[in-house]
Amino acid sequence: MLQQLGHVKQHSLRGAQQAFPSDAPARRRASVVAVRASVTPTEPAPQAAQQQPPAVMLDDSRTQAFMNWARGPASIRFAGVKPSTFAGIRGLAASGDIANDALIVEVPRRSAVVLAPKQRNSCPGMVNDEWWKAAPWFAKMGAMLLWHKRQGAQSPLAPWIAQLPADAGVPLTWSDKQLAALQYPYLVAQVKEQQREWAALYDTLRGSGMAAGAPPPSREEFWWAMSVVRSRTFSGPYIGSTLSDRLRLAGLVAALVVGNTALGLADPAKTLSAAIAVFLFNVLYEVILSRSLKQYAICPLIDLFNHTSAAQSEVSYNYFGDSYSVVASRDFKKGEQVFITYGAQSNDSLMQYYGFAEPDNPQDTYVIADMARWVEGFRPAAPARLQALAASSLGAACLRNVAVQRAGFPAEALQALRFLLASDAEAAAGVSAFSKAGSADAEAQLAEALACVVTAELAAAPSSLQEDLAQQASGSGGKKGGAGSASAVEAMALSFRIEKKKVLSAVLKNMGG
Ligand SMILES: C[S@@+](CC[C@H](N)C(=O)[O-])C[C@H]1O[C@@H](n2cnc3c(N)ncnc32)[C@H](O)[C@@H]1O
Repeated sequence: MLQQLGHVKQHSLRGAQQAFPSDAPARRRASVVAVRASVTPTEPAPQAAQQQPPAVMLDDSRTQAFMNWARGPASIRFAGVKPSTFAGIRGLAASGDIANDALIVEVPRRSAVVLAPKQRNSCPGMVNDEWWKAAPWFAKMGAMLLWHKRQGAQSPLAPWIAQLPADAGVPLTWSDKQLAALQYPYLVAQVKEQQREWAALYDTLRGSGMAAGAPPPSREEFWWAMSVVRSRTFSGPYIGSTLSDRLRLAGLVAALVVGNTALGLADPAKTLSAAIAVFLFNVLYEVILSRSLKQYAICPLIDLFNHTSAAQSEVSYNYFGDSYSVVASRDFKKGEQVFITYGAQSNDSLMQYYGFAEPDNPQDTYVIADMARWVEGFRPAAPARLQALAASSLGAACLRNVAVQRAGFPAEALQALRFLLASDAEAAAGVSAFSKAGSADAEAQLAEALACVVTAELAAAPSSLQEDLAQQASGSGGKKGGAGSASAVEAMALSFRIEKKKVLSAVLKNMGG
């Protein structure tokens, strides 16, 4: 039976990628301006239910065992959804009509894999304390996952572990040739960096991080665990104590007041004021702490929801129930796939950490790794001006990793380009004088330069958008095999580069090109 959550305070959790700006430097630049004043929205409305692929219910023995465990020992409350596949991708389908605001899934914290700030080594039989202290959050959670896996049937999470995907299908494990098919230097560089970082994490674990007597996992196992973590974890504010912890604290404080008063040790009024002050301080301290500290959670069953940026539902921590939940943000018809949002994510981060690209993703960007390279082509005097830019407060970095959205370029890149394109007399005013739109002529010149950059970036790709679309339509871009299979990788790279080229084409269109 579906239940309403009422007015309980919820703390939203986002796809864990959101928590780490360093994972997505492109998205840090919030201010993006359109090149021309009037920009027509290009985003389509959310997919209508009838356009979605039909749900095929999953009733294999692993899924059944998992659902029995969820209903039974894990005490996961759910109604109205069932694991299904949609065009081969597993997700959750509405098993009946679901009303807006209905509680769809609620997972008690004890049935989730949770990492709190400063959490002590949760798998001392697997890794030692030194490694645990130094490891990043996803490596710790990966170690916890492997520890549960090693427990086999003894793990309280065994039925959940057994149905996790064998391959996360992310580019981390792709060959150079497969990465090159993305036709996108920025993401290739990000993945290479991730490979180096994860290789180092594994070497440290193997070299000195294992608990005494524990055999190290293989590199494949460790990378699998961390990939599973990064594609299924949500992060959000950390609430230090649960409701029952706070009630216990209130009980203790009350007992001290009563004891003090009964023994005549202090003035009852003063004791009561002091007790209230202690209690309030404790609660306030935690509220303040919760703003700066993060918790990470993988919640069985909730981790079967797929993402769409059109969805409003997200994972929330329910303080009063000490649980994680998802509530419907609209009505769903029976058989429809119920999506949630993993947060505002570009296809770069969806591809790197989740292994897919969302078609027409409104959050998508195209990161031009080195814009100065193109500028030199149409501004022969650029080298001297580039040096002046590098010495300014904007710095040369504003032309590196420039995240272009469909609506246009970031304000800093526009400012830098106005400065680079200006006459020597105008440029003498310094970079700061170019933060706002200039004369109509200057802006027309800027628009032309931007169009040149975008066109050059498109032309540098080995195939055009039209060729890619034709390849996709003909089905020669790889058929859907299992995640990680050569054909699935090829299809994924093709769909990704199509989306990237669509972003650049939309930029050109919005500039009137
Ligand atoms: C939290 S899990 C969701 C459940 C997952 N599909 C499964 O079978 O376990 C996240 C993974 O689901 C897949 N996924 C999520 N949303 C998707 C989407 N819109 N299109 C394709 N795959 C998606 C990706 O493989 C991603 O790494």
